[in-house]
Amino acid sequence: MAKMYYEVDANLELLKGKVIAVMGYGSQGHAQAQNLKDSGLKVLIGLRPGSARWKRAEEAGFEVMTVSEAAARADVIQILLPDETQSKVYENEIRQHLTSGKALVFSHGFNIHFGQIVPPSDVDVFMVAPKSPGHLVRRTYTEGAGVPSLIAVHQDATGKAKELALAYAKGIGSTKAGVLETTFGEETETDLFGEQAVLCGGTSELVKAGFETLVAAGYQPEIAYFECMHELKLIVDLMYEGGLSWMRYSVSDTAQYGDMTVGKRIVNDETRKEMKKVLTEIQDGTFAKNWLLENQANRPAFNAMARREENHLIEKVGEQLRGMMSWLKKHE
Ligand SMILES: NC(=O)c1ccc[n+]([C@@H]2O[C@H](COP(=O)([O-])OP(=O)(O)OC[C@H]3O[C@@H](n4cnc5c(N)ncnc54)[C@H](O)[C@@H]3O)[C@@H](O)[C@H]2O)c1
Ligand SMILES: CC(C)(O)[C@@H](O)C(=O)O
Ligand SMILES: [Mg+2]
Ligand SMILES: [Mg+2]
Repeated sequence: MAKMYYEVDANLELLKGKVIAVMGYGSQGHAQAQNLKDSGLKVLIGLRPGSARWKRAEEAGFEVMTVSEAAARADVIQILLPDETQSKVYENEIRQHLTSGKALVFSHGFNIHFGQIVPPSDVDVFMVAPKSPGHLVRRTYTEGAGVPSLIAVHQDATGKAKELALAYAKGIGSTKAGVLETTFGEETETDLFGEQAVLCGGTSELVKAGFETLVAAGYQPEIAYFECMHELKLIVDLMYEGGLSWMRYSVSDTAQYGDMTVGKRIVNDETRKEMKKVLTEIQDGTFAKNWLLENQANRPAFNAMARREENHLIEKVGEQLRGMMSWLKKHE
């Protein structure tokens, strides 16, 4: 079994007295910054002037400034900007403030692994990558729990990079759930693969395909929504709590028989072959190149696909049904 790091393996004191700049106040930025602050650490927020997030960060009690000002004042610079903008912001606003002995931190290895950011050799470069959406990084912390994280050291200029990474992981609550050491390459490739093939891409398409099949056969869209989207969370919660076995224990034997006989017809050899191809395109840089070029062209394909997806019937039906679920919080 891989070595896991927990609370006793990390020393938060290493970050006390240091200034941490969290660049960006989005999904990960707001969550990590708030957790670090609640862990007793000094955190500044770096944002674009005029950013809608500026006021929100101030309301949460942070000192907010430009990325450049925050980089100048910080000892530890955590880049929680969108992956596709990081290299430009780094060159224009961070690079000149990255003096010897400072630490540059990431939550995803994309820009280091694909050579978009090349930091000077006299700074620490490490990663603390939560295996979770940002909003859950915050929610679990407030509940006294945490999400797992991966740590990786790309450069160890001070000799303390790994201990700093563990301390940072403790600050955001991850040593409660478990921290695993990796490399920038392994994190980048597995993270991209996971979100494309399973977590986001694979699951979204599976849900839509199930929904569309039922609706096309004449069943009520509301029933198709509950069956293929709403209950998915309840089933996945059981997998999260106790693995596939606990989920299969909880569902009926009829469901388990269907699961074990039919699942393989849905995710079949062709699907697995395509998964391998997707992984190869991540490993050889094809996906990274396409994504960076798409951004250089101002995202024509991204915008068209996002619009189409937002207008899918499952989104319309779901919005109405969720509107009646009083326990569901409204999103930002
Ligand atoms: N979203 C997640 O749950 C998640 C999970 C793990 C890792 N990550 C990684 O965390 C990093 C941040 O992703 P995110 O999803 O939190 O991003 P996001 O899009 O939610 O937030 C980005 C933030 O950066 C700010 N920003 C954008 N351009 C800027 C600029 N030019 N100057 C200053 N600020 C700017 C935005 O206002 C926003 O506050 C990425 O490396 C991502 O891969 C994200
Ligand atoms: C939350 C995810 C999907 O795990 C993350 O990797 C991301 O890029 O948002
Ligand atoms: Mg991920
Ligand atoms: Mg990711």
